[in-house]
Amino acid sequence: MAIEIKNASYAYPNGFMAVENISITIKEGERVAIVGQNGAGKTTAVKMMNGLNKPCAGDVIVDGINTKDQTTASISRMVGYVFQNPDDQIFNNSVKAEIEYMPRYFKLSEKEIEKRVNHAVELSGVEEYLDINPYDLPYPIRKFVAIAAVIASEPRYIILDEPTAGQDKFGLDILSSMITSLQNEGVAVLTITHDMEFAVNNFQRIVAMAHKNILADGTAKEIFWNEAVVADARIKKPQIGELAKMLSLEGEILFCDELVAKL
Ligand SMILES: Nc1ncnc2c1ncn2[C@@H]1O[C@H](COP(=O)(O)OP(=O)(O)OP(=O)(O)O)[C@@H](O)[C@H]1O
Repeated sequence: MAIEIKNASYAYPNGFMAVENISITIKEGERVAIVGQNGAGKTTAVKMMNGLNKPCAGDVIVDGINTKDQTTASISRMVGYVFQNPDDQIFNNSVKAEIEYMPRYFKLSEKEIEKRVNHAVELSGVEEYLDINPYDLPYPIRKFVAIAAVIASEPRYIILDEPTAGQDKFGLDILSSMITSLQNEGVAVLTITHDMEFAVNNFQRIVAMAHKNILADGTAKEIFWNEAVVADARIKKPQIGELAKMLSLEGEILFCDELVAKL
């Protein structure tokens, strides 16, 4: 089971080619962070994974099914996409209605709907807001409402577009434990992020994009200690790595415990 993008390109209706001939495979249960400069094509690429964008060349195969042969609605049952801006996604007038919308759309039993809502609410920490209109909640909480709504549809792959924007330490901790729980359930979690700390601390595989394509794909050390990739993708080394570089410490240090051990 995997998402396979095979030599795929995508052009917007105005003719602008935003992603050109990319190939990547995301296996079930993986954690992958996609990083890279603004406009590199990250959002365009992940929207190909859930059928929002159908490639104009090449193929995108989700668990053996070509997205070209399916509606976006049926692909998004397998690959859930949480929009960067929750306001592009939320449209119900209570948090509970938003989270149970997809399970109801799937015509699941009341028992199954309740189970899914409880699970999504528990992972995203929104239990105290269930009866509130999402638009009366602050932006960081609305982001968790949008995430919960996607979790409740139980996709095998979840894409989080810039989930840390606006989050404080409390929100970051909820995100980390949520990602771990999802992975333990066999769900692959992908993120697009400009937060390099979040990327190295939560994702084993980092994909750097630049110039409409994939520049590098590897572990955090392989990406962030490759100075050519860091420069070309216009990403920043995480702070610990930056400090280790300034101190000329050997060992491609990226994590706090490595730094402490070295010092
Ligand atoms: N609807 C659209 N029509 C035309 N061009 C678009 C459209 N959406 C995005 N683009 C262009 O496609 C390119 C890639 O955009 P995309 O949003 O995929 O980049 P990104 O890597 O996700 O950037 P960011 O980090 O800023 O979100 C950009 O040059 C952008 O201006």
